[in-house]
Amino acid sequence: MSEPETKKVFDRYLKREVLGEGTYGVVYKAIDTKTGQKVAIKKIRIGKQKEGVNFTALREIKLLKELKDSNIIELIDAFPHKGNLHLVFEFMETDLEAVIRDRNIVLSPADIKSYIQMTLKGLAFCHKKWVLHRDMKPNNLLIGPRGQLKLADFGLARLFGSPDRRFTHQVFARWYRAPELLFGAKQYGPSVDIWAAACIFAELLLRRPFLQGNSDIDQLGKIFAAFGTPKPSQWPDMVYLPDYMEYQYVAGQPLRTLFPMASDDALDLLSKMFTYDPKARISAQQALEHRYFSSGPLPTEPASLPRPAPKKDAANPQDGPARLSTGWSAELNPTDGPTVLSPPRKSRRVMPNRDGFDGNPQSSDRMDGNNYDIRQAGGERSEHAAMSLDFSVLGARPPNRPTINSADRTHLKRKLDLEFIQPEED
Ligand SMILES: Nc1ncnc2c1ncn2[C@@H]1O[C@H](COP(=O)(O)OP(=O)(O)OP(=O)(O)O)[C@@H](O)[C@H]1O
Repeated sequence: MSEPETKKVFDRYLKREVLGEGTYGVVYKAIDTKTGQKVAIKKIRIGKQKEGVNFTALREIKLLKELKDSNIIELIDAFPHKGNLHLVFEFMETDLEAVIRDRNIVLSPADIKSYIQMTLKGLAFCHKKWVLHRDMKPNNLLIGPRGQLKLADFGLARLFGSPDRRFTHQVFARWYRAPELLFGAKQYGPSVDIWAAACIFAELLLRRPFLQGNSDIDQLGKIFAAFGTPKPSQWPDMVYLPDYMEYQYVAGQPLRTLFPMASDDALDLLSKMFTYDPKARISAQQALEHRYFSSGPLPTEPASLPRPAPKKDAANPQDGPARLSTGWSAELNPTDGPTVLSPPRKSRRVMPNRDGFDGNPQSSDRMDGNNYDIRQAGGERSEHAAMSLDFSVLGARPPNRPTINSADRTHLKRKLDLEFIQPEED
């Protein structure tokens, strides 16, 4: 790291320690000298672009800056510098993954209700504005000093492309993917976030990730083993999805068996959030109006929610993502997959592995007697499908997209209210 970089980030932000490294790059703690507040700066690698940052990206960022709600992390500022885009967010103390994993924390039904209500409120707000999250998972649900839960990374999947699931810390995101995405849907909507929220709801109830697939095929197998293989009558569009494969029929398990401690209202809402057909899946707003939230016990006030001690101030990015260090996540190594013997394709029938439905990610690689390499049969397949929807505005760009040259900068600075710093040579 160069000397000036460790001191001041472009006058306004005083850079402090590294908080961690995620899909898009390193995150730093910093002090906003304008407000005196702590902030988190996400430095996103965009490479050197002589012509400047793409206009479409900046327009999207401007939209994200306007996405203000008490359950959404505020994007305070954004600026490109030295081949990186810096996104400045309000600073948060911890996240929902840390809450779920902390064995010293007891989560009452009212606490779970509160966390899931705040999640749905954040989703409802963004969905109303036609913004999808697409990468919901417990470590993207950040928690502030007064217990308020806020959704982080909204819109980033669309802006910067689907995260590359080949990276170790990305394999967990599969566990929250909706079945239509796993079947390669190219057109999808807010219902993908609802499925993910249902997985998070389930995780709060079970205190472990609910459906831990180790490939996309295995993920669908886990889903079907839990809820039953969907019949076309249940989800008519399923058979037309690009990566659709016929799975052997298995009956679902009663939700009461899967979640023995949950109330009837919680199970009813869960079943509506876990509906296979995305068109029939409950919306965030409808979910908030479900009787689960009005019947007792009422949701705990955010300030009274149990939460872990704030994260240590310093973190070493060399250590890799925190979740690999302990608990269930260390069990899953994406390179441990068996080898592909035949390319899995549409005509093949797949057996949901009921035996493997035990929450143990290592126990269910086997599918239909064949072995499949999870690197091939897994994430990459549908990741590419999902990416085809993305405009990868900051990476390899399609032709004819307008970019910002130096003449545009003054105008755009005024128009977009973004701070521009001329990219420098390293
Ligand atoms: N607004 C924030 N306030 C405080 N810490 C943050 C904030 N945003 C991110 N962090 C922390 O920075 C680290 C990296 O975050 P980032 O969101 O880039 O990746 P991640 O959540 O660990 O993984 P992924 O990229 O898969 O979502 C994490 O430890 C995260 O908790």
